[in-house]
Amino acid sequence: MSPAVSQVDFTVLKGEKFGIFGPNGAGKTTLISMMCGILQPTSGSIHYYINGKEITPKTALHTIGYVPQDFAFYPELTAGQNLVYFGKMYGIPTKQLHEKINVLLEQLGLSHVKNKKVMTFSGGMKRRINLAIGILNDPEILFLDEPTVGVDVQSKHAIIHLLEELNKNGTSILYTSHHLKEAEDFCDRIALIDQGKIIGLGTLEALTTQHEVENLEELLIRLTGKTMRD
Ligand SMILES: Nc1ncnc2c1ncn2[C@@H]1O[C@H](COP(=O)(O)OP(=O)(O)OP(=O)(O)O)[C@@H](O)[C@H]1O
Repeated sequence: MSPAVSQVDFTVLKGEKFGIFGPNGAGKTTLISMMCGILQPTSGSIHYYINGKEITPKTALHTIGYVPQDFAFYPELTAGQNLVYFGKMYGIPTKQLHEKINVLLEQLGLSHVKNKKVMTFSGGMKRRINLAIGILNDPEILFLDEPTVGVDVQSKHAIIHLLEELNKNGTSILYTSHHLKEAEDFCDRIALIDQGKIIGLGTLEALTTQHEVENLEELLIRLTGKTMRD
């Protein structure tokens, strides 16, 4: 059986919006999960550095944010209770945490449902609260695994707008998505991954010129073929 991810090496520049794209099963989620420390490699090791300092599980809590593809909240708790729970986990002081929660709920259009159980939310609202949890700790780098999957255009707009704002304020972003048009507008640089390996790396412009294609979709087809993946 071939490894899900193998010999991947890349650099994300400070303040950059970096995209990882590839077919289903290419290894994107596995890679992001390992970088966030929630998945351990079955063999070998993973090392990554921010500003030259190696990130450990302990330092990760204060330097990285992670917005997983699968919802990571407690459906039985309200939006406010979820945010307090995760904020405490990050060690954010109480007053600062409550202020931060109110700002985030406002930015994501969720203030009016602060005291409602998350299990009653629409898909778009769940995606937005999932994002709020991932950015509570003001991360230096934010990992997002398909942050706009399954949401309507309004929620998508709110999510991308907030990510652009965070990025303007200095947060580096590493993102994956199957919304290729969204990704074209969003990313400064991209890596294409297939069968656990990087098969293309650079700006969209450089890669499309190099491979003589028009856009990201054509680039993916050119480099990964048309055969459907398991
Ligand atoms: N828990 C698991 N146990 C065994 N194999 C797994 C597990 N999770 C993922 N894999 C395998 O690892 C490979 C990479 O999967 P991964 O989920 O990282 O791909 P992906 O690029 O994120 O795909 P998608 O676009 O469908 O989300 C696939 O071959 C997948 O079948």
